[in-house]
Amino acid sequence: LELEVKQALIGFLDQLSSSGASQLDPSLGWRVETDPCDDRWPGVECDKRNLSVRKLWLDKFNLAGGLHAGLLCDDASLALSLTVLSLNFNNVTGKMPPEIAKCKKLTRLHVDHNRMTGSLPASLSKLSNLKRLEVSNNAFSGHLPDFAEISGLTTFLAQKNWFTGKIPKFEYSNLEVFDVSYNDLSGSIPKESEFPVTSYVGNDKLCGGPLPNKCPKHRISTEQMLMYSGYALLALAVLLLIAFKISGRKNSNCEPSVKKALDADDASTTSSSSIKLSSIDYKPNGGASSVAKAEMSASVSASLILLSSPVVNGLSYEDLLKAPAELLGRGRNGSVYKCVIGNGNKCLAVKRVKDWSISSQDFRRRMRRIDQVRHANVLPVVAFYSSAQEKLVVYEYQPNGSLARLLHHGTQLGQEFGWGSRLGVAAKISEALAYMHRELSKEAIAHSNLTSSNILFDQDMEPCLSEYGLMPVKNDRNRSSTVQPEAAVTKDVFKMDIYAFGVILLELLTAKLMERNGIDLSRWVHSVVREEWTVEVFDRALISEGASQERMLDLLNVAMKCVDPDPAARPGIGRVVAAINSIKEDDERSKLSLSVT
Ligand SMILES: Nc1ncnc2c1ncn2[C@@H]1O[C@H](COP(=O)(O)OP(=O)(O)OP(=O)(O)O)[C@@H](O)[C@H]1O
Repeated sequence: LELEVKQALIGFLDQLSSSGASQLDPSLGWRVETDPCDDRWPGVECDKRNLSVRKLWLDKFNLAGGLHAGLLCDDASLALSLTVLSLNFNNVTGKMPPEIAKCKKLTRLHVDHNRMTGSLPASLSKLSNLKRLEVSNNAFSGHLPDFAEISGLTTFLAQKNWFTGKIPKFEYSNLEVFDVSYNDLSGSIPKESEFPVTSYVGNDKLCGGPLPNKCPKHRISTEQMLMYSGYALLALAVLLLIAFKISGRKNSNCEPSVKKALDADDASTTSSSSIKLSSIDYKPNGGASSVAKAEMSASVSASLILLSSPVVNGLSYEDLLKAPAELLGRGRNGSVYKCVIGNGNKCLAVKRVKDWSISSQDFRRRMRRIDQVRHANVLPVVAFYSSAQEKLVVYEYQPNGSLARLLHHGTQLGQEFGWGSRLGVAAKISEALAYMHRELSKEAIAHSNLTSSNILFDQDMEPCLSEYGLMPVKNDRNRSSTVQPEAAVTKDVFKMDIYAFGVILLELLTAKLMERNGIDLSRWVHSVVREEWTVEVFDRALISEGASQERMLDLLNVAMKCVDPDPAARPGIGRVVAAINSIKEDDERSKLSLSVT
């Protein structure tokens, strides 16, 4: 790398270490005579060709100086290459400098557990690529800046500081984790924010939302009173109309999930364990239905091919188009709609696969072949439709959400997901995958888009693999589902599934969100294990539950083998199943011996 870049990095670290360069731990090995990428400076991650510095992971580096972001971000090439600056668990002091905003490409900025002070600079809101901002456990104060322009922000952690003023604006649509607890914030909790009470506690002047203290009502003038009563009458009329329409429907099987969803919304202040996860998947959205229909009807008419399930007896393509639909989500290979058919009796999930240049004939052949291979933990396709422009695949709607939801939002909904259940999911899914791999080995049909959002829970909370074989597999980064490190691109579609399954195991063990590309979680785990802080990777809930660390380590070992960058070094699915089952047996045996003694 260029000398300026090295000097900028060393200067930055120099300021971060308490007393200047002379005190820098020489074992850190950031020296100008060496190269940060080729010589792998600790904490530095470069791009795959070692041409630029992408990430600085400086957690627990015992840093006790100031964060002089200008030293980093004034360097033009670092400003354009740096995506992660992580300084968690140090003793960094001083303010967050406004120059940090010059590192425009940052997706993660972490300064959790430090001793930083002052207010956050307004320029932070210009970091438009930010996905994760962690400023928690410091002594920051003042008003929080406005984050509404950072549309991709998924995690905002600012708990345990001295922030004052109102909760600022956020773009809530992508925000998944939010915590401003234990500050000195005031005012009302914005209506759009739907986080649990734990995200806000410890702010005595905060009111509304899930908090027990309601916000004081404003006094209203007679004019406003008249206006509001007009609105109230209008709302009443609309409600009556809706109630009238609903009462016209008979025997709706889908209604309970909607009702539960609404109940769950109402009950978000309580930690009721009866809330099903369907509630967070369901988003009442009137507008979505017309979008869905418009999108789905873009195809030319051809017939819907029904498979052997009684669920879709007699269903036609037109019925499907007419059915009320709601967008459940958009993924890498298309969108999924929830459709209600048969007078509200049945709920289907319709996947509209995008950009798949497979011929209609091959698509049909593939769907029929997949249909011939049934496993209790694989969600069968109940119908499909194929024209030159459109490919739709229909499944039964699964009311209990996905593994991703359970892992990342389960606690918020009072859902327990302990070690035994996690091992159970790992065992069942690995067995289902092994069965499918074996049966479809000749045709080389792998899942090819295995993610925790494609593992769904049925009525009985049994996990099932969804969307098996739906993803067009291509050996390039953007299209491959289980995107792996570049070095790992493989022609063996089954080895791609093993990698993806390894990431799922890591998610089960850490309860951490996998980045959409699946790289970050495995890299993070690798780096923690390398530093011998292995136990730190485990989900705290598992530790506090008293799950056996030995068996968690065994499972971690299996996961690490699955995510090996070299596809040839990854185990076959048979070995994975055997290893997981043996861990499960050990676990059950030890429980048994505990209950006997
Ligand atoms: N049969 C189903 N029943 C209930 N929810 C479903 C069903 N199939 C998919 N979903 C949900 O619909 C949403 C969108 O699914 P989709 O597969 O398009 O995207 P994804 O799984 O988030 O991403 P990816 O493209 O990586 O698969 C997800 O939340 C998924 O869990």
